[in-house]
Amino acid sequence: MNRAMMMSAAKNLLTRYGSTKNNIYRCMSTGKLTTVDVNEKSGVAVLTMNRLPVNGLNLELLRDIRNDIDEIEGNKCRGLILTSASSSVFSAGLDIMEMYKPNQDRLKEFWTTLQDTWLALYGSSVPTAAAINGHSPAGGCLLATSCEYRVMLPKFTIGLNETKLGIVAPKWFMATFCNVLPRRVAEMALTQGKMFSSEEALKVGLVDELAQSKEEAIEKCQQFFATFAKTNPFARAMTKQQFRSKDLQQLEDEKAQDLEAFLFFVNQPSVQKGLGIYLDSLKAKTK
Ligand SMILES: CCCCCCCCCC/C=C\CC(=O)SCCNC(=O)CCNC(=O)[C@H](O)C(C)(C)COP(=O)(O)OP(=O)(O)OC[C@H]1O[C@@H](n2cnc3c(N)ncnc32)[C@H](O)[C@@H]1OP(=O)(O)O
Repeated sequence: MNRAMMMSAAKNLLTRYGSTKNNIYRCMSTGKLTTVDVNEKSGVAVLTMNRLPVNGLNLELLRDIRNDIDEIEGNKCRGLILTSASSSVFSAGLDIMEMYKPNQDRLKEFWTTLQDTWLALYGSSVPTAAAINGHSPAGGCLLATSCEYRVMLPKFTIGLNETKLGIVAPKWFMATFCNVLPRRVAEMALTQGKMFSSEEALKVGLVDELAQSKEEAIEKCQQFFATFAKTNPFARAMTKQQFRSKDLQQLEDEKAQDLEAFLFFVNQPSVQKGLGIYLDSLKAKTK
């Protein structure tokens, strides 16, 4: 983060926290594929992804998540908990249909919106946590690891499985993973495309706690936010943003090249073939 960005972030934070210490605001859901519910007492917003069956991250869902994050930030919420309306899938990651035989304009819009959603979530000044109430592969894992804290239900899986699909996780996916896991564990898992069970994820630190139900997971996320009760929100947010600034700045600087690399990669005939085979294998499972 350069000096100008830092000053602007500081100004936003001062505006937000300067005069509103004791007020609680109600956030409203902006999208059709998400809902946002705010606990009026705690001021914590629960952002629920609701694109069933698997919360595949298509352009519209990403837009809704992005707009919700902006609204939660703007409405001075005290925390953001990301979760899913499904009882078995947090998010299946990027909707492969967005990348398979794509319309090129939409493909650009899709990737740019993913970049912006990540910048907003990873760099959010509001405390963030994920209540992971289902499987969370690839892009689903990216969303969860972009948050500051993770509580997961047992018997699901989470990880960046891109190498198993014949694709390469972009640098910022890897940076997000490395912000959570020890470097050695992250490199092994990334190269293997490893999906961790909930129990394994807890052991390596990919998630912070397990919970037996979604309600308990949300409660544990709220308890995490309570650990900031005696901190200054401005100092907290600036510390988080400075801690993450290298990763954020790198994508800000390389956004155009990252988009170009994505478009080039996705449009390779061999990648299209691989995506088609993978989609068929997913569909065959349900027959
Ligand atoms: C040098 C640098 C260059 C940079 C290049 C960049 C390259 C791109 C990088 C892209 C990065 C990230 C990639 C992703 O996020 S790709 C998505 C990866 N996701 C997965 O592999 C998960 C696949 N899904 C599953 O494993 C399972 O669905 C599940 C999540 C475990 C849930 O299982 P389930 O039994 O509950 O549901 P299931 O019957 O499998 O699915 C129901 C229907 O949903 C369809 N579906 C599932 N996942 C996806 C998906 N990700 N995209 C699209 N569609 C999906 C599935 O086919 C079923 O459909 P239908 O009902 O049969 O029609």
